[in-house]
Amino acid sequence: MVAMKTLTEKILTDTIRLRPANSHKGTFGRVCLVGGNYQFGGAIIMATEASVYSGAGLNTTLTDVVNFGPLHARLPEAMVTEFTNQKALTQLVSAADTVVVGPGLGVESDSLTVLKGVFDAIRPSQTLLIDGSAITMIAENDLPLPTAHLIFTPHQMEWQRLSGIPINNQENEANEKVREELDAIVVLKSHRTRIYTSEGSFMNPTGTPAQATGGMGDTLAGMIGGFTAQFTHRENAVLAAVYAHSDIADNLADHQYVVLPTQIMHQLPTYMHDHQSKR
Ligand SMILES: NC(=O)C1=CN([C@@H]2O[C@H](COP(=O)(O)OP(=O)(O)OC[C@H]3O[C@@H](n4cnc5c(N)ncnc54)[C@H](OP(=O)(O)O)[C@@H]3O)[C@@H](O)[C@H]2O)[C@@H](O)CC1
Ligand SMILES: Nc1ncnc2c1ncn2[C@@H]1O[C@H](COP(=O)(O)OP(=O)(O)O)[C@@H](O)[C@H]1O
Ligand SMILES: [Mg+2]
Repeated sequence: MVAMKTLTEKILTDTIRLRPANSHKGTFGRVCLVGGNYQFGGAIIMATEASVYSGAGLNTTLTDVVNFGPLHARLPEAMVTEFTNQKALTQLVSAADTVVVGPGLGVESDSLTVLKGVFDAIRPSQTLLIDGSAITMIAENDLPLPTAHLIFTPHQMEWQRLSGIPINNQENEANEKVREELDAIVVLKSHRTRIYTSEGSFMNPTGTPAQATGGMGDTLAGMIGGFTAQFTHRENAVLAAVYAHSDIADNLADHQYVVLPTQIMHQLPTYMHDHQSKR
C-alpha cells in the first residue's frame, strides 16, 4: 500500500488551463446531468448550476418536468428534457463527455428505470459520475455497472451501502480494495474527504463544518462534472474540484457561520480565474 498524499493548491494550476483563444462552447465539454424527482428538484438544480459555473460549455439536465421552471428561472444557460423520455435520454447521454447521475434522483421504481436507462446508453469512452440516490440504488438492487470511466462520490453512509464497509471501519486499505474491484475513482466525502484512484490515494486538507448543509455534495457532483468535461486529465480534474469546493468554503467561513452550496458555486468563476495555469 502506497502512502496517502495530501493535496495542495498546486492541483489547481496543474489542472485549470488557460482558455485557448481559438475556442468555442464545444471546446469546454458537454455535461448531461440526470436527477431531481418531484421531491428533490433542488439537488439537480444545484448540480447543474455548479457545472455551468465551473465552465462546462454545454449543459443539459434530464429531470422531472416539475423542475423545468424552477431550474430555468435560476439558470437559463442549461437545457432541459424529461428524464422519463427514454429516446431523448439515450441521445443526450450518448452526446455527453461527462454524465452525472443521482443528485435527487430518489429511489422509487421510476428512479431505477432512469438509472438503468443511463447505464444502457453510456459508452466506454465516456465519464460517468454516480452520486447520491444512484449509489443507494446500485447497492440496494445489486445493479451491474456499465463499462465507462466511473467516478463514485459517496458520503460515508452511501459508501457503507455500496462497499459493505461499516462507517467505523472505512480505512484506506479496505477502501482501496473495493475501489479496485469497482475499477473507478472513489471520492469518499467527510470532514476530510479522501480520493482513491488507480494513480494513488489523496487526502483533501480543505473543508469546514460550515459546509455541513444539504446540497453541498450535489454541488460537488456538478463541479466534478464540469471539471472532467473540460480538463483532460481525469484524476486531476476530480482532485482539483474537491480541493476548490472546500477551499472556497474555507475562505467564506472566515467570516460566515454557515456556507451555502449556491454561494460556493457563485465564487467559481473568480476563483478559477485566480488559480488558472499561467501557460
Ligand atoms: N435540496 C435537495 O433537493 C436535496 C436533495 N438531496 C438528495 O436526497 C437524496 C438522499 O440523500 P441523503 O444523503 O439526504 O440521504 P441518505 O442517502 O439516506 O443518507 C443520509 C443517512 O446517512 C447517514 N449518514 C452517516 N454518515 C453520513 C455522512 N458522512 N454524510 C451524510 N449522511 C450520513 C445519515 O445519518 P444522520 O444524519 O441521521 O446521522 C442518514 O441516516 C439524494 O439523492 C440527494 O442528492 C440531499 O442532497 C439534500 C438536499
Ligand atoms: N464537517 C464538515 N467538514 C468539512 N466538509 C464537510 C463537513 N460536512 C459536510 N462536508 C462536505 O459537504 C459535502 C456533503 O455531501 P453530501 O452528504 O452528499 O451532501 P448532499 O447530498 O446534501 O448534497 C461533502 O463534500 C462533504 O465533504
Ligand atoms: Mg449527497
